[in-house]
Formats: sequence, structure tokens, C-alpha cells
Amino acid sequence: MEDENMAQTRPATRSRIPQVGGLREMNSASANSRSGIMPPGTIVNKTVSPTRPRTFTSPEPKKSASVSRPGSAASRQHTRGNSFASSTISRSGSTASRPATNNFSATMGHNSRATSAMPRPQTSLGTRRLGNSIQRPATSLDTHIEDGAGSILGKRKGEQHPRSLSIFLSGLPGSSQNNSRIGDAQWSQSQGVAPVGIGLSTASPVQRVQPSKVPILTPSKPCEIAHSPRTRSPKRPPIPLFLTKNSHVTSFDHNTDTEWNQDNREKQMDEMFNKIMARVNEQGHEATGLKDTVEIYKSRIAELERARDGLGEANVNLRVELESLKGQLTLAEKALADARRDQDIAMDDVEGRHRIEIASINQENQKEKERLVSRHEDEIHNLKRKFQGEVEDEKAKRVRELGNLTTQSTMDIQKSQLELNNKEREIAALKNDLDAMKADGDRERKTVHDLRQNLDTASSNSVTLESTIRALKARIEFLEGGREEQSQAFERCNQEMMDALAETDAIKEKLRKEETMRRKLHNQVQELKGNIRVFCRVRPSLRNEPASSISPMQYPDESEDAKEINVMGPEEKSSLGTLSRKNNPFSFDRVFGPSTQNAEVFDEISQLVQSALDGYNVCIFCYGQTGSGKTHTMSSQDGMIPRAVHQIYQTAQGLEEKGWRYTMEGNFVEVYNENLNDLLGNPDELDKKKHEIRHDMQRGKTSITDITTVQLDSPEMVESLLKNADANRSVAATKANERSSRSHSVFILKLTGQNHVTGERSEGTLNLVDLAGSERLSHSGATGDRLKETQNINRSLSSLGDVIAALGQGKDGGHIPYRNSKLTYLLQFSLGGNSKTLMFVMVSPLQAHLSETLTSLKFATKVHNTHIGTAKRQARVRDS
Ligand SMILES: Nc1ncnc2c1ncn2[C@@H]1O[C@H](COP(=O)(O)OP(=O)(O)OP(=O)(O)O)[C@@H](O)[C@H]1O
Repeated sequence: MEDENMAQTRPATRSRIPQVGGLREMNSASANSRSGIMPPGTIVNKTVSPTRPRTFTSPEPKKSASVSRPGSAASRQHTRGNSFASSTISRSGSTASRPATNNFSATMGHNSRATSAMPRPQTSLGTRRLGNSIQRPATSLDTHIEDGAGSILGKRKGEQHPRSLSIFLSGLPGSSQNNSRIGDAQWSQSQGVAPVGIGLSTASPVQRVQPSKVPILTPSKPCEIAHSPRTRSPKRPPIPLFLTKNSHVTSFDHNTDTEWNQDNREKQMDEMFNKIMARVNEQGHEATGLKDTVEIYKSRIAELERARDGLGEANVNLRVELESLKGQLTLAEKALADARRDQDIAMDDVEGRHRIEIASINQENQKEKERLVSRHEDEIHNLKRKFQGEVEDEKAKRVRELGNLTTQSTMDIQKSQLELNNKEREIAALKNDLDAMKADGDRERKTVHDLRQNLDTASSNSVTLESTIRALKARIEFLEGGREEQSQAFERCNQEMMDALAETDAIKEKLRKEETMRRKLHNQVQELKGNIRVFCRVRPSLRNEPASSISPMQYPDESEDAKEINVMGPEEKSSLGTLSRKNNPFSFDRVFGPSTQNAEVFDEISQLVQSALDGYNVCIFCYGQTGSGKTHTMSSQDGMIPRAVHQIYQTAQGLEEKGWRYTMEGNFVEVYNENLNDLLGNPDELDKKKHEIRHDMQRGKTSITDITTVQLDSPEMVESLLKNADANRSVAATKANERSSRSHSVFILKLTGQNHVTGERSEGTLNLVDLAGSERLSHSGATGDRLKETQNINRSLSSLGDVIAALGQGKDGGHIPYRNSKLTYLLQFSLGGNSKTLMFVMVSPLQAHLSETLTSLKFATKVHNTHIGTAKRQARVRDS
């Protein structure tokens, strides 16, 4: 900021400088001085002199010529250009080439130096200051003496001049060097050159110490003025030769050698003395001139000082003005800042007001909105309440009307029904009457016809007619009496019929009660028989099985309870030679011999099927080795499954008159390799589709995901269902028999009954399971799929045994390992306390199977010895 002000004020300052007449004149004088020729009369003329006093009045003597310049008044302006030294040097360099003004201007630059008038006085003054210091008059002679001709000549400076000794020896004015210098002054005076040129040409002590820098530090034109007369040295008197110790004098002659001639030497000394005196006089004159010059310079200095003071005052004024302007500027800036601040504050106020207004508007809007919303909500609420009331009223009205209508219609229906019944009865009675009347009429018509014939006959026989008429009259009287009797008989029959109906209803009610009692008693009987029962069935030998291959079996109580079997081992010869067989007696709930048919077997299990209808979970499974007759017993055409379904249908139909309606749903699944397959589904999905078993623990129900459920509406459907399952199994295995031997099939029949009279409901499940062959399969020889099948079969059968054993322990809340196999998990709710279980242990009569037969019978005995807790019926009594 200050620099800018300074830059702005500088031209003004400079503009004042040229107004000073002295400075303007000084420029021209400097310019002229560079030409080496001072105009005549310049010493007395003030136009020349102003350049020097400035140097003499410099308040800051400088160490060197180049540095001393900033001490001058004029140079202070240039110090701001930061190139003063360089400008000085460049000007020094330009001294010889003369176009100093242009070079200097170029060096300083246009801005730093507006006009070329200013630097010239500075340069001249600066240069002169070096050479014309205040001591200058006193040292001028010494300088000449010390420097001798060498320093003045420049080129010979520093040389070991042969004449230097004479200078030291002389040490007096009037030496040749002094003479030459005096000669220069005289020449200058004669040429009208100002003495200042002489003064300026004298080298300063510094120049003498560093002679090599003299041409650079003192390049001013005045020096050239001083030297220029030297170039015209022919006018200068010759320098006398002196005898020195270095003079080579080879011979000595008083007559010829003038140096040793005393007279000559005195003469010469006189001449020299005279010359010196002349020079002294001249110097005195010169000193007088110099004093005048000094006076002139002093006056000039005073003038310049005044000018400087004026400039200083102007500068001060300008500074004051500048300061005031700065103050004004500061004030203006401050005012501007205040104005901006005020404006900002005003803007903030306006914005704040706007914000407040917007906020208040928003609040008002919000309040208005809330008010409108609440009003609308109230209106809606009122409308809702109003409409709701109207709707409720309308609803109640309609309900009342509907109730009335319903009551009316019910009454009308009942009335109509009664009327209809009465009418029907009347019609029936009338029909009967009509039929009787018709019969009577027919008879009467026939009688009349006969009578007419008789009358015709009697008319011919008039005697007999009267008697006939009397007979007829008697007959008519008799018939009229029979009609009344008939009417009375009809009424009696009707009464009897009504009595019979009432009796029938009473009997039906009694039957229902008896049915409920029967169920209860039936269940008690089943419980007494045990919730898990074991039946043993021995299949007959087949045609292709020779008698020798049959293992003998005995049935000791076949004619009584039929619970025992004695499996006899192979013939063994004792040490005495007697043949004997080992007895393996087993006892079960029932033993069926080889001659037993499926119908007889079913008679025994039909009670369990009835239990399923009564709402119990029933599980009947066949256990035994391959070929022992499991499938024959369970799934053959007259096997347990079709028979059970037939019985259920028959029983369900019989129960209908007792108020029961049953629905039956069937699933048929296969557990193969611990995977569930849907035997009623798509056969291509066997072993591929995954089915999950889900248990409803609260209801004790089991379901399977993505399973095909068939509604069994007729007993005939079971046959096709079994065929489909068998066909699907055939697709899944190259040999269906092999597949059935290595998988468990489970037929699940869900029975749901509803008694619309008593409101009872029952949900029972009948599971008919055909297990895989129980023969002990060796793991050693099996590989691949066969090994996997073997492992899974063994695991599942073993799990079944474990579950039954765990159930037999009867611990409440004890762990039952249902999850150990898919089969036991699937049958979780059909094995245990809430179910009735029947196990068929199937026995092959073949001796070859004896070992497996004994194993199966031992396993069955374990199961038989297991007691499972009381079953619970899945029935509900009507709530209302
Ligand atoms: N009580 C029986 N009366 C007549 N034949 C029977 C009897 N029991 C089984 N059979 C016959 O014995 C053969 C084998 O019976 P079945 O296929 O039922 O045995 P399985 O134990 O089911 O064999 P797998 O475990 O291989 O299925 C069949 O031909 C079957 O007809």
C-alpha cells in the first residue's frame, strides 16, 4: 500500500524537481561537462555550479564512490529503485562511450527515472564527491606528489618508474610532476575550463590504494577534462633527469658532464626555484580562484539546500497530504466496512425477519393443517359413528327381520311340514279309503251286477225276487256296518305305528348309548389285551418247496388259545443213536399256523381296526425275513390292508345310523435307504423327491410334505391304490421283489369321524407296515448300493427294537429314540402310549431259514414282553 502510494506520489515529486531551475540547468551543465569542454564563464555562472555543491554538502560520506551516491539528496529518490549501485557502475562504464544519458535511462528503467535530467547531477556530484572531497585542496598536491606521473597517466600506474626516486628526493613543489599538474591547471585556465575539472581529476586516497579500480570508480568526464591537456603534452616542459643510484655512470668529466658541474647545477636550481615560485604564485592565484569557486559553490549549496528544504517541505506536505489521503482512505474503507457491516446486519435482519415470517407462516399453516385434519377427522369420526350407528341399526333391524323371517320361515316350514305330513297322511288314508272304497265299490258294482243279474233272473222269477231283495237289503246293511269297523281299525293301526316309531327312537337312543359304551368297553378289552401285541404267523410251504426242506413246528394249544409254537430244530442223533430234535417253544398273543387264511387273521385284528375308527392310533407291522409272507399278509388282494378298508367302510356305514360320518384319507409311502418315497406319486420321482416328516406335537398328528393323499370314497379304490403302489415300486427296481425286501412300506389310513347327533369327533390313524427283510445281512460281502441298503435296514430295524424297548421301560418323559431312523420317526405317534401296536412276526417253514426264524421269534418275544402304557383316544366331546 505504501509502495503504491509512493509510486503514485513519485511522479508528482519528480514533477516538482524540474521546476527547480538550478537542477534543470545542472543537467545541461553535466551534459556539457561530459563533453569535456566547459562553457566559458561557467565558474561564475550558477548554471554550472549546482552539480558540485551537492557533493560537498552530502551529509553522509560514503566508503566508496559507488556507494557514496545514495548519500546525496537527489539520489534518495533513486534508492527506491534498488539499482543505484548498478546504475552507478553502468554509468561509469558509459563514461568512455559517452551516450551516458541513454544508457543510464535504459539501466534505471522508465518508471524509476522519469526524466534524464535528474541522474546527471547525481552522477556528476557523486563522481566529484569522490574526487573533490572537502580535503581536496589540501591533498591535491600531496596526491600528485605521491602518485607521481604514473597515477595521473593511468597506464603507468603501479609501474616501477625510474623517475619515482626523484619525486621522493625532491618532495617539493616544482617537481616535474607538479609542474605537469600545474601545467594542466594553467592549461585549463587558459582554456577557460573550470577549476573543478582539475579537482575532479585528482584521485582519492582510496583510488591510490586500489589503482586498478580507478578507471571504474572515477570515470567522470571532468577527469577526462583534466587529462585531456596531457594528451597535448608537447606544450609541457620536459622532465629533468636526475642522477640516481641506478644511473649507470661509466665515466666522469667535469667539463662535459653537466650533472657534476656546480654552476650548472646552481643555475638549474635557480631556474627551478624561479619556476617553482612562478608555480606557487600561479597556485596562489588558482587558490584564490578556487576560493571563489568554493564561495560560489557554497552559495549554490545554500540555494540547493533551500530548494531541498522547499522540496522537503513539499515532500512533507505531500506526505501530510498522503497521510490525510490515507486517513481519508482508511476512513472511507472503514465507512465502507461499516456500510457493508450495516448492510450485512440489515440483510441478516431482513433474512431473520423473513425466516421468522416464514416460520410463523409455516406454523400457522401447520396449525391450520392440524386444525383442518382434526376437524376432518372429527367429521370422519362423526360420520363413521353416525354411519356405524345406522349400519348397526340397519344390521340389527335386518337381523331382527332375518330372525323373524327365519323363525317365521322355520315355523312355516314346520307348519308346512306338519301340514304336509298331515296331508300326506290324509292322502294316504284317503288313498287307503279310496282303495277300500274302490274295492268296496268294485265289490258293490260286482254285487250290483250280480244282483242285477239276479234281479234279471229274479224278475223272471218273481216269487224268488222278494226273498232275494230282502237278502240284498240285509247284505247292504251288513256292508255299511263293516265300513265303520274298517275306519276304526285304521285308527288303531295308525296309533300302533306311532307307538312303534317312538319305540324305535328310544331304541336308537339306547343304541347310541350302547355304542358309546361299546367303544369304552372295546378299548378296555384292547387295553387288557395289551397295547402292544404280537401275533405269530407261519406261512405254508409252497409248491416248489419239498417237504424235506420244511422244518417241523408244533402248535401245542392250537385247539384252545392258539398262543404257543414250538419250532423244532434239525434232527440230531444222540450218543445212544436215537434221533431227536431241539424244541424252541415260543408264546405270543396268537399263533397262526400255516393253514390259517387271511380272513381268520383279520378277524383277530379287526378289533384294532375298530379302535382306529374309535379314534386311536393303530400300528400293525409285519416283521420277518424275506419270503416269510409279510407282503402276502399285509398287501395281497385279501390281505390286511384291503380287509381293513372294507371293514372300515362297513363299520362306518353301520355307524351312520348312530350319527357318525367318516372320511378316509390314504397315503402309501416307502422308506428306502432312510429316504421317504411317495408310492402313490410320480414313479419317476422315487428316490429323487425329498419328503419331510412333520409332527404336530400338540395334536399328536404326523404329516409328510408333498405327499399324495387319496380320498378313499369306496372300498374298490384300495385295490387300485395298492396296484399303483406296487407298480411304482416295480419302476424303482429291476426286481420288484428285491425292492420290497429292502424297503419298508407304510400304508397310512387317516380316519376322521363326526357324530352329528352327539357332537363327538374322533381322529384315528391306522398304519399298516410291511417291513424290509429282517434277515441278518452280512456287511462283509456287500458293497456299493447293497451295502448301503443293508446298513439302513439293519439300522431302522434296530431302531424299531430300541424304540419298543424304551417304551417298555415306561419312564414318563424318558427319551424314546424315535429320531434314530426315518421309520421310527414316521411312526412316532403310532408307537407308544397313545397308540395300539400289533406286530406280526412272520415265520418261514423252511429249514434253511430256521436260524433267522429263531432270531425273529426271539425278537418278537422281547416285544411281546414289553408293556406299553395306556392308549389315549383321539376323541373330543362336543363343546356345547
Ligand atoms: N399264508 C400264505 N398262504 C399262501 N401263500 C403264502 C402265504 N404266505 C406267503 N405266501 C407266499 O410266499 C411267498 C413269499 O411271500 P411274501 O412275498 O409275502 O414274503 P415277504 O416276507 O413279503 O417277502 P419280502 O420280504 O421279499 O417281501 C409268496 O409267493 C406268497 O404268495
